[in-house]
This record gives sequence, C-alpha cells and structure tokens, in this order.
Amino acid sequence: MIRWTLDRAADRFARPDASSDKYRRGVLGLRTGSAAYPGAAVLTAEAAWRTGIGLVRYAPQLDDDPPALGLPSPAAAVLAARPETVFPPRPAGDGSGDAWSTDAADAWLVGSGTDPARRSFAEREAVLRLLASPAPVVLDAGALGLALDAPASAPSVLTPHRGEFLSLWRASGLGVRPSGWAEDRERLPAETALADAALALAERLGRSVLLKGSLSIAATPGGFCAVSGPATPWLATAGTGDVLAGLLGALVATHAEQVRADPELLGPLAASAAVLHDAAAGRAGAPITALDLARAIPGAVSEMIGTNPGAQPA
Ligand SMILES: NC(=O)C1=CN([C@@H]2O[C@H](COP(=O)(O)OP(=O)(O)OC[C@H]3O[C@@H](n4cnc5c(N)ncnc54)[C@H](O)[C@@H]3O)[C@@H](O)[C@H]2O)[C@@H](O)CC1
Ligand SMILES: Nc1ncnc2c1ncn2[C@@H]1O[C@H](COP(=O)(O)OP(=O)(O)O)[C@@H](O)[C@H]1O
Repeated sequence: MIRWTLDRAADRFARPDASSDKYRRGVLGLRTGSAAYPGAAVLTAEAAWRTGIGLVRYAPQLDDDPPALGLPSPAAAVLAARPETVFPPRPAGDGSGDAWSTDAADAWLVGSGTDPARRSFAEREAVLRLLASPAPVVLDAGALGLALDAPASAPSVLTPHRGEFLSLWRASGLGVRPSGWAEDRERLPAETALADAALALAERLGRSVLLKGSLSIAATPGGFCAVSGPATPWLATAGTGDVLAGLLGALVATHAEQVRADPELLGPLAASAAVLHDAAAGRAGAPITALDLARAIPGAVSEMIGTNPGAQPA
C-alpha cells in the first residue's frame, strides 16, 4: 500500500499551457443536486471550478420534484454562485429523453445531493447511458447503488463513506461486513482492514473506490491501493463530501483521455483528490464549513504545484 502525499498528487496535476483552451483543458458534466438538496449542486460546482478546469456543464435531474419552501432550483442556485457554468441548450422533456448527449463532457460526476428513492425512471436511464459510454464517471452519494446495476464499461470511481461502503459491500454479496470491521460504527477499522475491504470491493465491482474518512483509501480493480490521512477531523461537517466529489470530478475531467486509455489511473487521481481536500481543509481554518473548504482549494493547488513546479501533466 502506498502512502499518498501532496508531492505525488503534484505529479498528476494537469497544468494549462499555451496551447490550452477551455474545451481541451477538460469539460466536467455535473448531474448533482436535486430539489431536496440544491446546496450539493452548488458545492460540487464550486469545488470543480476551483480545482482548475476548462468548463463545467450542469445537467438538472430529469423529472425532479419542483423546488419547495421557496428554494431556487439547483440550476438557478448553481448559476447564482457560479455564472461560468453552462446549462443545457434546451430544457429536458423535449422528446429527446435528455437535454445533453453522453459526449457533452469529458467526464461526469453523478449523484451528490440526490436521493435514490426519488430518482425518476428517465434520470436512471440517463445515468445508465453514461455508465455504458466511454467517458469516465465519478459516482457519489445517491448514485452509488447504480454501480451495481450497470456493466462496468465506463471507467468509474465510487466515493462512499463507511456507511455507504457497507451498503455496497452487502449489496454486492461480499458478506455482512469486511473482516476487521466492528459492528460498532464508532470503532474505526485498522488501516489494513480498510485497505483490504476497499480492494475487495473494487475488484468485485470492476470499478475504483475511494473509501472516505479520517483515513481515505483509494483502490482499483487492478490492485492499486493508496492511503492518505488522518485528515483533519474538522472535515466531519455537512457538504465536505460534495466538495471532495467536485474536486475529484475536475481531476478526472482534466485527465479524461488518459483515464480512457488506462482506467487504473482513477486510483492515483482519487488518492490525489483526498490529499488536496485535506490540504484545502488545512487552509480553511477551524471550524470548517463546506463552502469555505471549496474556496480554499486554489490555495492548496498553488501550494501543491509549488512543491513540484517543473512537473509536466501526467
Ligand atoms: N447542502 C446539501 O445539499 C447537502 C447534501 N447532502 C446530501 O444529502 C444526501 C444524504 O446524505 P445523508 O447524510 O442524509 O445520508 P448518508 O447517506 O450520508 O447517511 C446514510 C446512513 O449512513 C450513516 N453514515 C453517515 N456517515 C457515515 C460514516 N462516515 N460512517 C458510517 N456511517 C455513516 C448515516 O448515519 C445514515 O444512517 C446525499 O445525497 C448527500 O450528498 C449532504 O452532503 C449534506 C449537505
Ligand atoms: N472524523 C473525520 N476526520 C477526517 N475527515 C473526515 C472525518 N469525517 C468525515 N471526514 C471527511 O469529510 C468528508 C465527508 O463526506 P460525506 O460523509 O460524504 O459528507 P457529506 O455527505 O455531508 O458531504 C469526507 O471527505 C471524509 O473523508
């Protein structure tokens, strides 16, 4: 198992150069947030932009509930926070089934701030289409379970916390809980027990896994395994996982071609997202709030690049 560091992450961070333009630098598509959780859409967009990317496209969930309590729609909330974001050229429901084709982005982030119980049939079909296409996909929160329903054709990485990981473990038929994991959630499994479990789930699903927590483990079906942390416990606050998902989405989109050629690269990228997330946390003070964390990402990126200024993008 490799201990992942900011130096290693710097080696895999894509810098723009004179030949860059917004499309060639990486386009990330977001299918995040919902009427129930519009804030998650904002946090994923904010984190993706602040990680450094050419373009973020936001796709509202198909057939989502109407906004309640006077809240804005997730798309309106994203636009207010991040006017750089681009939205579908026409509303969904025009007969095409989806406003954007799967190739509208180099990579996709799906699921943060969504509730699987409220996902419409059209939305589920749209995500399954993404998972059957070649662009890499990050699956988070409410979309994690879809990894069990789709063949592993798109290179993909899942970002469960320990509770979500246990659900995936059970649903994939691996048993009640991994060896060395106590029933009591407060008792943290040892590093090796976390790593063994992450590797076993990655192999079973044929997808990479970033098991989040104080220690985060990035594991791939091919056997790559990296640990980072312990991260600052001030990260234990709502929305920081959405920030991590947006950050990882941007790293994947800026390496989409390389990931298509070698899906194992999702392991190092996931490990890099975890260390960059904690570096941003270190700059966000204490206590941390999720939006402050996202806003601290550029400082963490500058610090990271500063550790290895001459490196070429991987
Ligand atoms: N501003 C927003 O819009 C926010 C939206 N969020 C979204 O809210 C949705 C549901 O998240 P919830 O937090 O309600 O549900 P979770 O899916 O996080 O929790 C489900 C179950 O897992 C347990 N659990 C949570 N964290 C755990 C951990 N680290 N170890 C072990 N067990 C753990 C919980 O106690 C619960 O029983 C997700 O889609 C998420 O993305 C959250 O990210 C919070 C912020
Ligand atoms: N005690 C802790 N110490 C360090 N990091 C933590 C701790 N608890 C949570 N985190 C980190 O905070 C983030 C929480 O993500 P998640 O549970 O998905 O929250 P949310 O759904 O509210 O965004 C993850 O990146 C996780 O690694």
